[in-house]
Amino acid sequence: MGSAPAPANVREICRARRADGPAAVLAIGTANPANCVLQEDFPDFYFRATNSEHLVGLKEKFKRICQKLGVQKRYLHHTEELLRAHPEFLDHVDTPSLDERLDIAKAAVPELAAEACRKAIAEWGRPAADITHLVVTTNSGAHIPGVDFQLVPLLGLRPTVRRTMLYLNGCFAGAAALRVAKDLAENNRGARVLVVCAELTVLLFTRPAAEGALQFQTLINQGLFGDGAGAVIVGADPAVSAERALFEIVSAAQTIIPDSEGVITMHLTKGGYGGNISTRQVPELIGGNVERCLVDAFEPLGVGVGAGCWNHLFWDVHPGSSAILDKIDDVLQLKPEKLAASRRVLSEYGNMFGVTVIFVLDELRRRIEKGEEEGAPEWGVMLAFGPGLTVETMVLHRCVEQGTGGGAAAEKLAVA
Ligand SMILES: CC(C)(COP(=O)(O)OP(=O)(O)OC[C@H]1O[C@@H](n2cnc3c(N)ncnc32)[C@H](O)[C@@H]1OP(=O)(O)O)[C@@H](O)C(=O)NCCC(=O)NCCSC(=O)CC(=O)O
Repeated sequence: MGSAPAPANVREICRARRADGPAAVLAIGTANPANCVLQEDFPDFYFRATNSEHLVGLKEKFKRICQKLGVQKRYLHHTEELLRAHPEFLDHVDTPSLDERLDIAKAAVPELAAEACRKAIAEWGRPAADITHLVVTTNSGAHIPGVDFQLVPLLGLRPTVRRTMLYLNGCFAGAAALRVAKDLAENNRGARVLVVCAELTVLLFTRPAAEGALQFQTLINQGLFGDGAGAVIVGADPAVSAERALFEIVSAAQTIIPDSEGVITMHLTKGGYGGNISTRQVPELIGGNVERCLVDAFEPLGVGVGAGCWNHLFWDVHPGSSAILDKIDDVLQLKPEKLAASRRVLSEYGNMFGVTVIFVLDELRRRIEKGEEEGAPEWGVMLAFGPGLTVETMVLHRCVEQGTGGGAAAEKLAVA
């Protein structure tokens, strides 16, 4: 008889299961519906498709608003044809249409999400079956089994993939999903987490209100938001030569801005989404609180980034609208090119809720690869905002030695 094995030390078991290094972004994929709308043509489309041409003054006001949002182009799943087939979508206050809108989202969101995921998986270069965890987030749906479940057969993921579904996180959904992925990757040695965020604005579509409190909010909703999906593969300790780390996720924090409840709200109604965006307060509150969020994120890291040197970072800011980006520029005294990736994504795709920060990350890596990021900063930040008002602050470290999993997170700031 051999001796019994020594009792397991639970702490050691847990420690052995953790990754050695920080979570890193290993690949990014994006997708949009085929239907592209130009902002300059959109007021004509919108007032025609909603039988609202008689509201001549309101259409002129909508044109002025559209010019102020920073958007040139967007992609929308809903076409004039789809809207003709659903006249109930024109009146989201009195006519029930939630079921029909959710049916459209149920079919289209997984397809759009899968397209972005396939691109990320192709870039990653490993089989889809090597994905161990899936984190999905959308505001566009309310089904169980949800998009996470649909993606398993669509992508050929293993049935044992560990799924997390985040519904209704507003515009901070993408950053929240990445924050969850960071913890999963760092606490499960070898984990490869597929994060995907997908949005369709078909739940938001309605005709302009001839008068009343909803009028301005409706115009903002129709002029600002766009459809898309963004996927990211997150993992720690990338395999040398088999995987390429783009950005290490050094820290991830979430905070509620004081006295902000009700500034951005969203809920499902019989006609799609209800809710409110206090468009004058949002830029002010973000401007008044952003520096504290940044200091709280960078100070504990001791990497020499703090107040007065924000221009030494690269920036992935959720482009809620150009007024928000202008406010951040102003408060932090950023050089004009610092928010160029955020501004470009807003201009080319509109505000795609939580998807947008993933597009900005993709744009940033392209700019860095092409040498378009002045000074090629090693440290950067992702900032996302959403209902609450909630701010997500994620510190990123650009991986310098491509193909080896990147540099150590303790590297000192390379001054731009
Ligand atoms: C709404 C704006 C484009 C307005 O731009 P400006 O302030 O520069 O322009 P402006 O004052 O001339 O306003 C343009 C026209 O809109 C009218 N207007 C402006 N604000 C108004 C309001 N609150 N109520 C009613 N009308 C308003 C003006 O009277 C004017 O009409 P007239 O031309 O007739 O004189 C901007 O303030 C903005 O982008 N705000 C932030 C938007 C936002 O909150 N985005 C976050 C989305 S939510 C998100 O991203 C997260 C999430 O959802 O979770």
